[in-house]
Amino acid sequence: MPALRTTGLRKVFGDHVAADDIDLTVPAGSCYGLVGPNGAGKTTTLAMAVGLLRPDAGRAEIFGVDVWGDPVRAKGLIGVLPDGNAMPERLTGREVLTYLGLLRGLPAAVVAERTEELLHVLELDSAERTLVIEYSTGMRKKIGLAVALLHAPRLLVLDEPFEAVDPVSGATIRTILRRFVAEGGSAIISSHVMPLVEQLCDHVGVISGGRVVAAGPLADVRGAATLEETFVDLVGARPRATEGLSWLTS
Ligand SMILES: Nc1ncnc2c1ncn2[C@@H]1O[C@H](COP(=O)(O)OP(=O)(O)OP(=O)(O)O)[C@@H](O)[C@H]1O
Repeated sequence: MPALRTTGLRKVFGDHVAADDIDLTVPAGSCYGLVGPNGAGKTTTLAMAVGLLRPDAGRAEIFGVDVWGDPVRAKGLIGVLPDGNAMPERLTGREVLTYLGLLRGLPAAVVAERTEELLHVLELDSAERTLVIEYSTGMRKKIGLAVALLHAPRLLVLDEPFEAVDPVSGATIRTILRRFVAEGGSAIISSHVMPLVEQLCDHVGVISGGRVVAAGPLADVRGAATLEETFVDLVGARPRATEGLSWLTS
């Protein structure tokens, strides 16, 4: 049974089709990279897949559980790092983890122990008395990741987990993800950084203009090329830096 399967997911905003007939299968035990240009529909797809945004059509299943039919069971199986910030801002990082851990029904001693470890591993212990509202963008990502990990989910769904984090924290997050998958967890991450996806992921889905244009094992999708070359080919993009901007150097 796949960790995540979406069939025919669709979302329209006004007259703009943000996601159209999205079929994705994330095999259990895989690290799945979701890539696509800005505005391709990655965040919209992930938000529908985890029960944060109601689709206009289609369904999503997490380990066979219908996300919109049985949201409580489905959400118990996943840890989500959403795009943007969706957490209490007037609490410290430690308070956020404690509050959300208890809300998820974890015993207080377990919450305390995991909070301590997560703050330490993600190098947020020095900011433990700082309110989330004062966190930098990278620190917000890290506390968001800690929240996603706290209840030891079976599937991690991380929207741009490496965006704005410093290289040391990026390496820590990669190590956590590798270990999580090596020990039987499943993960789906969206990213713009192709070498990183190639390094971390064994499966990849490419979304462009709200549609899946390629998906499957990484080796099959990229063939003999790099993922970056395949990506540019698939999305029909070409670098525009040689056009215009003549005033910049005149
Ligand atoms: N709440 C919304 N209301 C209106 N349009 C939206 C909304 N959310 C997303 N869109 C539009 O839907 C399209 C897909 O957006 P989405 O955020 O899913 O793309 P993305 O692939 O995650 O992009 P990026 O890589 O830039 O984060 C974009 O054209 C975006 O402007």
